[in-house]
Amino acid sequence: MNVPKTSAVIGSGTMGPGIAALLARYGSTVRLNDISEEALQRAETACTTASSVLNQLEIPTVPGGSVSYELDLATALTGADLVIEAVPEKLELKKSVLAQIEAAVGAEVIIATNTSGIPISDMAGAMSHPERFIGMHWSNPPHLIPMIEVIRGEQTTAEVEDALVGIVKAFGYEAVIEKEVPGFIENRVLYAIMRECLSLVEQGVATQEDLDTCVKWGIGYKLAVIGPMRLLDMAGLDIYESVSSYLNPDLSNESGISPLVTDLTKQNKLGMKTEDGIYPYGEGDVAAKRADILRGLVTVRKALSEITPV
Ligand SMILES: NC(=O)C1=CN([C@@H]2O[C@H](COP(=O)(O)OP(=O)(O)OC[C@H]3O[C@@H](n4cnc5c(N)ncnc54)[C@H](O)[C@@H]3O)[C@@H](O)[C@H]2O)C=CC1
Ligand SMILES: Cc1ncc(C(=O)O)c(C(=O)O)c1O
Repeated sequence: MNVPKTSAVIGSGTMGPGIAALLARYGSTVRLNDISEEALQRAETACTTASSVLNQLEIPTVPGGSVSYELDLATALTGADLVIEAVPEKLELKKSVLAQIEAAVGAEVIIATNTSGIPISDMAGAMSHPERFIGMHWSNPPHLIPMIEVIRGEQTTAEVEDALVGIVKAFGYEAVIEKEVPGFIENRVLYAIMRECLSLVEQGVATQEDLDTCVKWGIGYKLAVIGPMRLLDMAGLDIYESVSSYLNPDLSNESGISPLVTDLTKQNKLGMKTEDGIYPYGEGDVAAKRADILRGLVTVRKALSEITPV
C-alpha cells in the first residue's frame, strides 16, 4: 500500500499541520481543513516548521506532494482516499464531524480518527459505514514521533486495518495494532506516569523541575532504548516481584483529575498555549522551549534510528 494520492485532515490545531506535512512529504495531495480561518493561517506556519524538521531528519521528498488550506469541508474532502479527523477530543463533536464527512465521501473511503483514546466503537455508532472507520492515533509532534497506534472498532474490517497499516508503513512509521481499550496503549501508560508524577509534586516529594530531571534520565532515556517489557527481563522478574509487593499498594490510585491541574485550568493556566501552567513562561520562553524540544527530539530520533531503525 502506498501513501494516499489525496488525503484530507479535518482539524488544523496542534496535530493537524504535522500530520499534513508528513503525508505531503511522502507525495500526498493533502487538504487541511478547519472551521477557524485563524487556525488555518497558523497551520501554514506550522506546516513550514514541520517541513523544516523533516529536512533535518533527512526525510526525502516524494514528488507531487502538497498541502492546501480549506475552510470549506466539502472542498477539503473532494477526491480524498483517506480522511483523518483531528478535531477536539469531544465525543459529540467528533460524531457530528464524522457524519458531515460521511455525507461527502464514498463508502470505500477510509476515515481515521486521531482520538487520544475514545473507544472507536463509541464514535462509530451513528456512522452509515462503520466498517471503514478506524483509530489512527498519532503522538505529538506527529511528524517526529514515528509510531502510530491502529485500533479497529467492533465493525471495522480487517481489510481496512491492513490498508491503514500499509499506509503507515509506507511513510516509514511503526504501526502498533491494538485491541480497543480507552486510551489505547500509549495514553494508558503515559497517563499512569503523569498521575504518579502529579501526585509526587502535589505531595511536595519533588519540584516539577527535579521530577522532570529524574524521569527524563532515569526512565525516559532507558525506556527509549530498552522498552518496559524488556526492562523487566533486564532487572529480573524477582526484583520486580519484591519491589511491587510493597510499592504497588502505595502508588497513586487517584481516579479523578489531579487537584494541581484543576487548580491551574480554573485560572486558565493551560501551559504553553497560555504562557503559564505547570511552569511559568516569560517573554519568548515558549518559543525558545519549543525550539529546544524540537532540537532534542530530532537529535534523539536520529540516534535511536541508528540502533532501532524505525
Ligand atoms: N495535542 C496532543 O498532544 C494530541 C492530541 N491528539 C488528539 O487529536 C485530536 C486533535 O487534538 P489537537 O490537535 O490537540 O486539538 P486542537 O484543539 O489543538 O485543534 C483542533 C482543531 O480543530 C478545529 N475544529 C473544531 N471543530 C471543527 C470542525 N467542526 N471542523 C473542523 N475543524 C474543527 C479547531 O478550530 C482546532 O483548530 C484530539 O482528538 C486529540 O485528543 C492526539 C495525539 C496528541
Ligand atoms: C498530555 C498528552 N495527552 C495526550 C497525548 C496523546 O498522545 O494523545 C499526548 C501526546 O504526547 O501525544 C500527551 O502528551
